[in-house]
Amino acid sequence: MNEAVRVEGLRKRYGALEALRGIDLAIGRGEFFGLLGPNGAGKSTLIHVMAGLARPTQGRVAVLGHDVVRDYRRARRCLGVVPQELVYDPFFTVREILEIQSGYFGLGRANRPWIEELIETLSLADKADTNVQALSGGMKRRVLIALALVHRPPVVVLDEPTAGVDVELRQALWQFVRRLHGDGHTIVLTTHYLEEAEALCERIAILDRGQLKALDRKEALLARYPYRLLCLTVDGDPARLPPAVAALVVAREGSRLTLRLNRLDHRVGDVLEALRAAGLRVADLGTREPSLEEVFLELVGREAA
Ligand SMILES: Nc1ncnc2c1ncn2[C@@H]1O[C@H](COP(=O)(O)OP(=O)(O)OP(=O)(O)O)[C@@H](O)[C@H]1O
Repeated sequence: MNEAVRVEGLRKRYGALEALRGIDLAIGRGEFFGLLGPNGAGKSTLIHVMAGLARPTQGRVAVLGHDVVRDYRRARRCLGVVPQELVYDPFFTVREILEIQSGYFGLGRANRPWIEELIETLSLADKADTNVQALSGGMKRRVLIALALVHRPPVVVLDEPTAGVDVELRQALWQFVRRLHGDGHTIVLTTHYLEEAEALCERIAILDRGQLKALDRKEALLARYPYRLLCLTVDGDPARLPPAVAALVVAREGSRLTLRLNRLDHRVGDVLEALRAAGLRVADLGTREPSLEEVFLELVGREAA
């Protein structure tokens, strides 16, 4: 059994609202999997169902073969979920909270070295005996990660772990997550930072309004977008842009234009020729490949949040 997570025909309804409308997907063991989608797409709902925090209306989810409803305890033990916010009793210290969580999973003294290792690796040593209440936002974020990992789960789910986190902490978190992945953990990541998903994930699912819009390897997803971008700086009155060129413009900043060229239909040479014929001189020029964000917007068809 090489699947870390299997989702079959999953539907989740909240009253009249169907947050998940029939999701089927499988995440392989050891994969770094990205879950993307605009606000309200259903990402958190899917994670909540995986973690046993929400019950499926229909369909099933299994973690390492354990059904998250029928075999809740075993499924939950295989999963470490880093939530968006810390729910904690503010009167406990960092170390105490980790020990309580460890006890919740039935792990006793033998787990203490691992707790200390987590404290060390996540640079929480200075704060280990501080009440959680007194920690900065970034430190609380580290505690959330330590909590999710306290029982050494093989599957780690990170729900927007870097939202509102400064660059330094974000780098440290990614270094740590990469290490976990390198150690053989399956990583499932939801993020609004598409460049983050692009840098880290091997396969990416794009959810929109409760449905799976795409699920593919990152490279395949990028290759699906049949465009490349041409960035130009033109000398002369941009109002004189020939209509055929103006139709390709997707962004304009003074005399800097970004054009979207279809790989099959548009040639850079033709664009330059049309500009020259209209009396416009090109002062600077560059092309670039699309980013995951562009693919995402194309697939979802509206502004990503
Ligand atoms: N407990 C709940 N009760 C009622 N509706 C809910 C509940 N949880 C989520 N929803 C609704 O389900 C839909 C999907 O929400 P969900 O939080 O899963 O989206 P998301 O993709 O995680 O969004 P975001 O990127 O904003 O976190 C939304 O319309 C949301 O309002």
